[in-house]
This record gives sequence, structure tokens and C-alpha cells, in this order.
Amino acid sequence: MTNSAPVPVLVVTGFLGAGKTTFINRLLSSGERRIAAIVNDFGAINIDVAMIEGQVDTVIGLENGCICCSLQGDLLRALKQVLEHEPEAIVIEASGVSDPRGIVQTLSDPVLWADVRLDCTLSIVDVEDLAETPARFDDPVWRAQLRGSDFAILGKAGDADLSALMLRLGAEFRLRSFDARDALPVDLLFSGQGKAPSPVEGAPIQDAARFVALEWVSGGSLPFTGFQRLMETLAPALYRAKGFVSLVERPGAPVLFQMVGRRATFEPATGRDPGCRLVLIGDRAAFDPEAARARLSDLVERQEA
Ligand SMILES: Nc1nc2c(ncn2[C@@H]2O[C@H](COP(=O)(O)OP(=O)(O)OP(=O)(O)O)[C@@H](O)[C@H]2O)c(=O)[nH]1
Repeated sequence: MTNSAPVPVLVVTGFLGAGKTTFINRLLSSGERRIAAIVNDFGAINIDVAMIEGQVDTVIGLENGCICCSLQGDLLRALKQVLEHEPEAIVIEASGVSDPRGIVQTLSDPVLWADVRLDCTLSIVDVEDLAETPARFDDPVWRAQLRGSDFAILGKAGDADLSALMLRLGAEFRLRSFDARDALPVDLLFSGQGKAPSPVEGAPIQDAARFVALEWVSGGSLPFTGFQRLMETLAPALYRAKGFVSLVERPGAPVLFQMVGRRATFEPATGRDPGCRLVLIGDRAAFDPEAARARLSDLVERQEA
């Protein structure tokens, strides 16, 4: 495509809600380089693009699938598209259910060799989630993300001492870990060394069938307490919920709602259209998306009645 040196690529993985978008926004706001972003949301409503927009000139969203398996062709097209803007670096946010080996496979495609060079794959580890759900250590998707990464960044640590966790990750995955409370190791992320395209060891885990997503869009408004109670009820079956909601109590002032595990936050959102756009991602065995859709719609309709 060009005669210049290949553009370095950083792949950011991490389980649903681990803190990938937050990390990328921090990287982008450091102003280190002109970075283009490619963002993959598992659901059909690309909330992450809205959360990264404004931080960066070029951001492309790939939605409703996973770039490690079903969206590999889309990833190739997105890379070609961002290269037209001549970025100094590209960051790819994988969906929370991606196995990075599938992404590395795509980046090893000979059609890209002259244009992009994979510099680093890292995994964001949610320390709070690990403390609350120790079984996460045995989750095949979580493990595949760490196995396929060069570094781990440990976030949501509060005031926890991370030395034991760092040792464990080092022993199990031969990974170096960084504490997200410290300065970003930008030089390591874009080391400039790149990696020779090489065959990926083992087939990527394609476990997307384990997860089910509800995308709910409504032009109406939700009552705060009723919505909060509903989310508390659904939380045990959900891995992640996020989106923009319009609340009856705050007309004309859209709110960004986020939930990881049982921890939910509401914060003011600027410049969004009125109404609600929500994504709920749950375990197929426990979460009934159509029942949740009916209950959300019912909350809105009761306000309108
Ligand atoms: N306290 C704390 N909260 C964090 C940190 N990083 C992220 N969060 C919160 O965790 C929630 C999820 O963060 P995101 O950055 O959207 O996570 P993500 O991995 O991009 O989520 P998905 O793309 O949905 O998988 C948000 O409410 C963030 O504000 C952190 O280091 N500390």
C-alpha cells in the first residue's frame, strides 16, 4: 500500500468488562503518538466506539461477532481503511470473548506484511473480578487471553498488594505483569521490534456460543429505581451490561450505565441521542435475553401509560 515502514499494532485483550476501553483511552490521552483504533464489541451496538470517539481521529467499530473468529475478514478491511489515514500506530481492542491467537493469525496474513507489524499483545486483568470470582482462573477464554499475550496489565486493584498475583501469572503464563496504578509502559507496548509472522500454536478457542447478548433500543425513558432493581436481579446471570440510558428523573440528560459483575455505575453522558441503547451479555445457560427485553420494555411502557 505504501513504501514507508510498517505501522506498529498493539492488540488489547481482556475478559468482558476488564477495563480494555479505559486502558486504551488512557493510552490515547497520553498523546504519545497519532494512534488509530479498531474496536470490536461482542454485541451489535458498538458502545465502545462512542467511548473512544473524541480521543482519536480514526476509530472503526466492528460489531456483532468476534474478530478472533467470525469477523477476521472485517478486521483485514478495517486495517486497510485505517491505514489510509496514515496513523503512527494502531490499537485493536478485541472483544471480551476473543482469543488473541485468532487475531494474531489474521495479522500474519501476507497481504498485510508490508503495511502493519504486530508489536505487542496485552491482556487487561480485572483484579477485583479475580478476588470475587476465583473460578475465573480456570475460565478457558480468560486463560487463552493470557496465554496469547506478551504482557498483563493489572487493573481495578484498589489498594491491594499485587505481588502474589504477579508471581502466579508469571509462573502459569510466563508473563510479565504491570500495575495499572503505575505509569504506562509505553516503550514496551510499542517496542519497535515487531514479531515475525509465525504459525499460531494451537487452534484459537471459539467459545462465543457460551455467551448470549441482548441488544435493546428504546426511544422511551426508564425509571431509575425500577431499572436498578431489574439489573440487580439480572446480575448473577450477566457477565457485562453497558449502554446509554435516558432516565425519567433526568429528562434530556443521557446517562452512561456500566455493570461488571454486581458493580454498577451511572455517569452523565454528553451529546448522545435521547432514548436507550443497552447491551447485556450473559451466560447462555442462565440468561434469557427475551425475558429481559420484555421486562425492560415493560418498565418504559409503564411510564408512558
Ligand atoms: N476502579 C476501577 N474501575 C475501572 C478500571 N478500569 C475500568 N474500570 C471500570 O470498569 C468498567 C468496565 O470498563 P471498560 O474499560 O469499559 O471495560 P472493557 O474491558 O472495555 O469492557 P468490554 O469492552 O465490555 O469487554 C467501567 O465501569 C470502568 O469505569 C480501573 O482500573 N479501576
